[in-house]
Amino acid sequence: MIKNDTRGAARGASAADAAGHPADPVLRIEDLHKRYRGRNGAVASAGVNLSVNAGEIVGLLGHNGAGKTSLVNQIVGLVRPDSGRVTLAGIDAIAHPSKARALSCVQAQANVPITGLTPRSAIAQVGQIRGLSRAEASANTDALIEGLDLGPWANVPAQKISGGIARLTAFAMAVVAPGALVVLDEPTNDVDPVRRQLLWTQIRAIADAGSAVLLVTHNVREAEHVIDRAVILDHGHVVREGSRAEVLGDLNGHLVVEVDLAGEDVAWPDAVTPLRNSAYRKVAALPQASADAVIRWAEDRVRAGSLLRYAIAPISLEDVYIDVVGPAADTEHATEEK
Ligand SMILES: Nc1ncnc2c1ncn2[C@@H]1O[C@H](COP(=O)(O)OP(=O)(O)OP(=O)(O)O)[C@@H](O)[C@H]1O
Repeated sequence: MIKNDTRGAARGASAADAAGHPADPVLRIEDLHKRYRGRNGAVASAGVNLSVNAGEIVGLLGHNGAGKTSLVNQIVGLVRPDSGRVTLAGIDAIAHPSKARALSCVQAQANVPITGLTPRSAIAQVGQIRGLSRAEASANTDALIEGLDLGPWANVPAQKISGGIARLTAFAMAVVAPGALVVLDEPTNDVDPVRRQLLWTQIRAIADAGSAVLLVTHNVREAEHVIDRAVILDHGHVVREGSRAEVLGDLNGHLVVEVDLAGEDVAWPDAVTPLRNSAYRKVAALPQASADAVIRWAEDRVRAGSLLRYAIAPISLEDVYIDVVGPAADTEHATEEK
């Protein structure tokens, strides 16, 4: 259990009032615009609106270059927006970036080098830098080391730790003294599947203890079971936002069928909603009630040799995400003139 953090002020600002009405979110972003300088400067934020409440995990999803890291950098004052508002626990974060940084903690996309330290000493030192006593920093460090199964690596010099352990150490350094806002930019990168589950548990615990968590990730299939809301960013625009069920919309509760073509294209049966096609693979959504019919359709075509294989799985936010932003999203639009 993480002790003595900086979330109290924000909890006061964010908790429901006496009448039970939800109070202000910890993080509110309003009509944020950012275009990088230069002749073909990329548009990183094109009127972004977003909020994260205390106790909530919001997943920020989007293709490479969609503007996720730029958004994080604007929240914590590392990049100055062209216009718009960022309010963090009631404070104007653009006018007061150092206050915003004090209220938030960020795991950046790139790990901070900790050469010369061990994971344990690096995590504990950050805890003390962020205002914990030595005993509190040590207790929180122990809890994170245990929770993330970092024990075998805790006292190993940083030069000798693996990429995944370095990533988990960076996570622990970011959350050892959680702020009102916790921003995690790709925390699961390089982390093995078993420790990824431990990591998701830790992230949920941080939100349950009162932080607002903004989670940037490409790992949609795992994240969707942890996040409370998803925000899909595409070329600086929020293109979908809501709970998992809201983002899935009409496809909530559907299954997904994926087929590999043996050669020529094969027409889908009536029951399915096509999602995406390539020369050799097609994916479609189907209502659960049509599963038997679609399996029979697929079995027949595997026997006839027109399909190599098929698979049916529950629908994921990733399926909708790919449908919304396109399978081959690139940054072409990001360089459009204002
Ligand atoms: N410092 C910078 N100067 C100029 N352009 C930049 C800068 N940082 C990012 N960009 C551009 O801004 C756009 C958004 O980039 P950003 O890094 O925010 O995307 P992202 O969604 O985090 O991508 P990824 O998933 O690959 O990390 C891209 O077109 C990128 O090339």
